[in-house]
Order: sequence, then structure tokens, then C-alpha cells
Amino acid sequence: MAFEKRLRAIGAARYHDKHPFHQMLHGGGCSMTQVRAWVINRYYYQSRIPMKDAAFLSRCEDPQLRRIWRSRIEDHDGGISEGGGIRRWLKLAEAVGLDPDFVASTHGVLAGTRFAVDAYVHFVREKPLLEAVASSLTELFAPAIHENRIAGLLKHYAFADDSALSYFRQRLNEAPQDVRFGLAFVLDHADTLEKQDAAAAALTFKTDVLWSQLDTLHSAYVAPARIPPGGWDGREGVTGALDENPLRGAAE
Ligand SMILES: O=C(O)c1cc(C(=O)O)c2c(n1)C(=O)C(=O)c1cc(C(=O)O)[nH]c1-2
Repeated sequence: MAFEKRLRAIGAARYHDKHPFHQMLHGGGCSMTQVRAWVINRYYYQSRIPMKDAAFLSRCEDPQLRRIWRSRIEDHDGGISEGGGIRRWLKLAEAVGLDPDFVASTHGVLAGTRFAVDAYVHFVREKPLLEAVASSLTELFAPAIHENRIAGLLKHYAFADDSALSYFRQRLNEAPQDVRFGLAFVLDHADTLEKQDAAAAALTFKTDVLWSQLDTLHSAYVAPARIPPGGWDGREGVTGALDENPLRGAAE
């Protein structure tokens, strides 16, 4: 159907799998400092996803919709003993030689990362539910990037193993059901051209949120690297071997 094609075309043109930082990361072109910078900044996204889903739930009057949506929070937070996606992300942090407590503190997260991610949380808190659901539909395109990431990291980086990458494997199980529901909801509720335009704009906005996170990372940590005030310096929280020349000169 035409509207679904329109949504998929937004991903095909704008999803962050095309960003040069991801191409470097998945192709083995990142230094450990760059991998760590990505892990530190992306943690902020992970940490805010359940908060944006809680914001969504707080506005949802339909118990059936709340019942379905709340599994997203469970996926990321999990139970006390086993944890969820956030804990799996911190396993990745450990595997790349970072202190997980440092990563969880969000110290050193770039201002641009915070601005982009916070904009997503605010969007979901404030916009009509249809647009809030539509903004989650970038996940239509996420399984392919997770597959590529697993393969690319395993091929190119010594730290990568099943435990380090468990976050992405688990998302391959979780995302398809989220997105099946989200897409059906949007196709069903966007029953006027005006609502379709609004849903498409919400998805476009979300691709901007993702792209902007990688732009700010690239600007800070890829030569000619320019770490902004408050950005991680390449050393703090590192428990593994430092790169020989971790962005030296970049911050000075
Ligand atoms: O690795 C990625 O490229 C990627 C992208 C996205 C996305 O498209 O927003 C999500 C995730 N991962 C992810 O792991 C995740 O849990 C997630 C939740 C959401 C959302 O908008 O609710 N997006 C994403």
C-alpha cells in the first residue's frame, strides 16, 4: 500500500546505516577510542528509550495499548536479577575496555547527543500518539543494521564475542514484534492525508535524531577531531589498553 511504501522510502533515504561513522564502525575502520566514544554516547540513547516509552504510557488512555507498549520498558530495564538491554549495553562497555559505572554516569556524553536524544523524549511526550508511535518506526530498519553490526564487529574487532554483542542479538528477537505492532497502528490510525503527512514527518524527525547523534560523534572523534567542552577525552573511564595516540592533539 502506498502509505507504507512512503514510510519505507523515508528509511531507505535517511536511516543512519548510511552514515559514514557507521560505515567506519562496521567496516573495521574505527580506533578503540572511536568505538568507546560510540559506546559512551549511544548509552545515553539506550538510557532514554525506556523514559520515552514511560512518557508514552503516561499519556495512553487505552489499557490494551498500555499493555502492549509496556513490554518495551521491560525489554530495556528487565528484572532486578537479570536486567535487560541497558545491562547488556554495559556488558558491551566492559568488553571494549570501559568502566561500566563511568558509562552509566553519562559523564562525557556530547552535548549534541543529549540534545538529539532529549528532543526524541520531548517529541514523544508532547505529540499526538499517532506521531509518537510513528517516530518509533525507524525500528523497521534496525534489524538489518543490527545484523550488519554483529557481522562487522565480529570480523574486525578483537573485543567482539557473543557476550559483548548480546545486546544486538537480543534486539533481533525483540524489535520485530514492536515494529509489527507499531506499523499496524500507524497504518490503521493515519486515515487521512493530513495524518499520513504528520506520521511521515514524525518518522523523518526520528531519522534526524539518529543521524545527528552520529554527526556529533564524527565531528568530535574523527580527524580532524574536535572534542567540544564536556566531551569524553579518550582516557577517562578506560580500563583496557589506551590507543597509542588516543586523539592526541584533537582536544588540545
Ligand atoms: O542500533 C541501532 O541502529 C538502533 C536503532 C534504533 C532506532 O532505529 O531507533 C533503535 C535501536 N537500535 C535499539 O536497539 C532500540 O532498542 C530502539 C528502540 C527504539 C525506539 O525508537 O523506541 N529505537 C531503537
